Amino acid sequence: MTPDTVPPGLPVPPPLRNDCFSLPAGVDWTPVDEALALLRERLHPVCAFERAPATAALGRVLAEDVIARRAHPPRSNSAVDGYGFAGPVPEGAHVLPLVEGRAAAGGDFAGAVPAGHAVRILTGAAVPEGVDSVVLEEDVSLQGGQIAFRGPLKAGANVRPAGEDVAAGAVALSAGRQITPSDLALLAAIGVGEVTLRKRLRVGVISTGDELVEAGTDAGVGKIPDANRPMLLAVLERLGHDPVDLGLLGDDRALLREALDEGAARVDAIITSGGASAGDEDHVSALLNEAGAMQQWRVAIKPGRPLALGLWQGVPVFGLPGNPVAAMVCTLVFARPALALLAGMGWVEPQGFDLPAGFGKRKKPGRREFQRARVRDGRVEPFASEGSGRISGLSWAEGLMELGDGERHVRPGDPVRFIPWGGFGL
Ligand SMILES: Nc1nc2c(c(=O)[nH]1)N[C@H]1C(S)=C(S)[C@@H](COP(=O)(O)OP(=O)(O)OC[C@H]3O[C@@H](n4cnc5c(N)ncnc54)[C@H](O)[C@@H]3O)O[C@H]1N2
Ligand code: MOO
Repeated sequence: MTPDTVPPGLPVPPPLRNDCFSLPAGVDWTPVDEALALLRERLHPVCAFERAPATAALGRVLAEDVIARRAHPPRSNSAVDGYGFAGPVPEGAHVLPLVEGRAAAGGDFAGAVPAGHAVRILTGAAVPEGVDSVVLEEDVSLQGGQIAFRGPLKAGANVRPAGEDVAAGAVALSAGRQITPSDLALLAAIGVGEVTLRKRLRVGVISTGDELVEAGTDAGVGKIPDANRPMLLAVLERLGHDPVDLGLLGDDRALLREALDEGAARVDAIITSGGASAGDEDHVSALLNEAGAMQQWRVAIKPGRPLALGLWQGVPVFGLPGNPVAAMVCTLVFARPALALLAGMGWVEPQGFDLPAGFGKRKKPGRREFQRARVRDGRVEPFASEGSGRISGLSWAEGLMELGDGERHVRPGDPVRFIPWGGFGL
């Protein structure tokens, strides 16, 4: 990791501990929740702080709470076009003389409105002194210099009090939040033009495998296009990180070592796919092992059993399985919350909901299953195949269906958990 240049006064996060990916001794298949709890406990933010204009903050992570510099709304104002006066008014007919002039948004009404009088007021205009209620213009008849309308009308009717949305000095957005388009409106409204952000987490992506060629090039016989790298780079972009393409490597340990060395100098975390299990050509796990800070995580999950996690020169490496569906599932289930922590967003949970199953299935106990799925007519439909090489199913799907660790006999109509892609931050 390159040392960040941090403006004076802003904190520099400490490095990760060498044992951050170690697993409890004697555990064979680690349940998903335990694996996640370990990551949550051991990882912490690694991205330094920087100041930036609020308008450039979309998708970025707040490093500090944002305090409202002004109230929203700053002054009590009218919610409608109508006539303002001092309320309340009781039931029955009312006739009020109008004062000269009007209150319009951006143009203050000079002076006070005397008791028993009304003033013409437009939506968004600050209510003049002596006014606390507004009657809608559609409910009024105008006769000469007077208005007539029927009560009752409560005091405060159609008036938006100062600070009813956000009080000046209140925490409007909390540290760790990833700025949304709506937040840009809020920041503008509360007078915040500059924010303290975390630098974007730089995440390198490497594909490994002798069978792979660059996407878009002629693969020829015996080769296949590298499908994981474009997918993973795009996922990282969507999650708000800074994706760094570290390339495609054959099953060559020396080259991979070089790429990890080079990558570790440029990025804050590395995601590899392929070579994660313990076979002859599984160089990612072999190398991380050699580095001494690696763990072969055997997580009780389908798909995505082999997962190699380690530190390479202090940089966390997520060695994902090569099968594209497993690579996607492991990225969303494990890498996403881990990267969010590193990026200063805090731990993130996938947001799903239970819907009736549109299918039947018997699931064996002992592992959590994620299947490509979509929702039609309010029911969850799984993809026709569970094969984790079936990339087309990822495109077909609109999210993942999650089946818990235990045994489960799902019958049509039973509730099942569906997590749309958006629930994973995509
Ligand atoms: N004896 C065992 N063999 C395997 C096991 C096992 O438990 N015992 N697990 C299987 C499972 S499950 C998976 S997943 C894979 C994971 O192995 P690796 O991480 O070492 O992945 P590879 O062998 O390199 O590749 C698996 C598969 O995916 C294709 N692949 C790899 N990278 C890409 C890419 N960038 N784009 C498209 N496709 C890719 C690769 O060609 C293979 O077909 O191990 C099983 N074996
Ligand atoms: O991780 Mo493998 O793809 O479970 O099938």
